[in-house]
Amino acid sequence: MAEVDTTAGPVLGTRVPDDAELDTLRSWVPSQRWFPEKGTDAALDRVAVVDLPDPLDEAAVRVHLLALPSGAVLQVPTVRRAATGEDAGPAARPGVIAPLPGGVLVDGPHDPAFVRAWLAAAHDDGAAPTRTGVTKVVEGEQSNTSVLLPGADRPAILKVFRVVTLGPNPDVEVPLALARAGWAGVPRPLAWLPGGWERGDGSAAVGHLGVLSELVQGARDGFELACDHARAGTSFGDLAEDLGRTTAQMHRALRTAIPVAGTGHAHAPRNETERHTEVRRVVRTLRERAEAAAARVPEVAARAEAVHAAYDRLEALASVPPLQRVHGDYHLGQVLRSTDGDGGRWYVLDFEGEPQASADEKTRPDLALRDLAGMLRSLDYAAAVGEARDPAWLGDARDRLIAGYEHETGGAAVGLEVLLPALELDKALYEVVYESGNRPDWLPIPLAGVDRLLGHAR
Ligand SMILES: Nc1ncnc2c1ncn2[C@@H]1O[C@H](COP(=O)(O)OP(=O)(O)O)[C@@H](O)[C@H]1O
Ligand SMILES: O=P(O)(O)O[C@H]1O[C@H](CO)[C@@H](O[C@H]2O[C@H](CO)[C@@H](O)[C@H](O)[C@H]2O)[C@H](O)[C@H]1O
Repeated sequence: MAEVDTTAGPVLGTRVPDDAELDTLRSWVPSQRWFPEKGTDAALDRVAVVDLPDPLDEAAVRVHLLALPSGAVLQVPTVRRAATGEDAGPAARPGVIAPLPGGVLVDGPHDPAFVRAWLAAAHDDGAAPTRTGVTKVVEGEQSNTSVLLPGADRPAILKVFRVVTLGPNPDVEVPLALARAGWAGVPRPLAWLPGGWERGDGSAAVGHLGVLSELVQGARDGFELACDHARAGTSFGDLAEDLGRTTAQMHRALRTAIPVAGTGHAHAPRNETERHTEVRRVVRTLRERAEAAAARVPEVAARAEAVHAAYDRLEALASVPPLQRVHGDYHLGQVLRSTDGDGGRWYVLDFEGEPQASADEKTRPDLALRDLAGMLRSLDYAAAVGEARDPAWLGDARDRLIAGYEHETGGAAVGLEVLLPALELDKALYEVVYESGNRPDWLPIPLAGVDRLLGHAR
């Protein structure tokens, strides 16, 4: 995909005997927001430690790679530094994991020594900053940990992947490919850090540890922005329409930047048998995902029959649009609205796909309309969380999103009537599973969406 191999030249980890630092991390890691297997009694096995030299030689910077029983590899950067007066009181420096004799152990992203050591070790496109300036960890609900570098000579944000994906991470490769293809709707990756280690069976593993991207100045999170409009009762229509256009542009840029193997002429007519096979494959995937959701959540199981009945309508489709590379976990929290300098526009983030999806699912060609369906669901969340009083708020935002998408595709978007509601239902079922595991208080939001979509489908 990328013109250069971004996993080449990794920083190498070595096996290190268990020590007191590992004991400390074993009790600290499971309580962190980004810990992916909450509620489990996780036995963490350290597979490697990468030492990152601090250019100022002020502190010891290490990256611990810790394997979970599931095989997932977690990244925990730490900084050991001598204690200063700042570390003495109870309001110690942010991110302190534990005191050490004569010093402190700090969660790497909270310490400038980690950021400068990371930058010194990373590979870049010739546009990376050389000075970090003041650094600050992004607060809030994140699966990863991001650090702002607003005062760097090129303002940037560093995303530290907490779960290290084996092989190239789509969140490095996809934005890089899109930016190199000339699409300006994605913050440009400026530098990336591949890491390598040896598995238990002696084979070599490699994965990206993080990516530094251009900072979108004065950006607002799309979900917060939409909730604010819902709460105030002000129309989100113009912004939704622009988001629909941006979404169609993203799909066009993905087709150019990451063509799907074997479909170089994806828009060429396929014969009838091939078209039927594709339709059946799409419907089978939807049914399998619904079954998996029903097996995990009783509220989905109770609706399984109605869900399958809704999917029955798809069996009669003559064709589905060609599959292509998609975003995969597209929602309002994955888009930023800039307010400074460029007149206000949308930027798309986070091309990692759904957190629970397998590596194969994350990169598999899919229906572009799946992303549009994700954004429709997200408008529903914004209306619910922002407590929009007028039901027309949501209807307007939905219509304008679709109108912007259709307009940008020149009317070439196929499947809006039958396929799009089915994909929205699929996403709402995914959300029911997601909320039941992460935010049970929010479960009524996607459940109401499922019921509405089932009502429409009957
Ligand atoms: N290029 C950027 N410019 C400005 N802010 C950003 C940028 N990338 C991410 N952010 C901020 O960091 C937050 C987390 O980023 P995201 O990629 O969604 O991380 P995660 O994978 O942990 O959810 C976003 O909600 C946004 O507020
Ligand atoms: O951003 P992530 O890749 O971690 O995505 C996961 O978490 C999201 C929540 O943070 C979740 O999104 C759901 O809630 C959003 C509001 O918080 C809403 O805008 C989305 O439409 C809804 O799906 C996402 O599904 C999950 O994969």
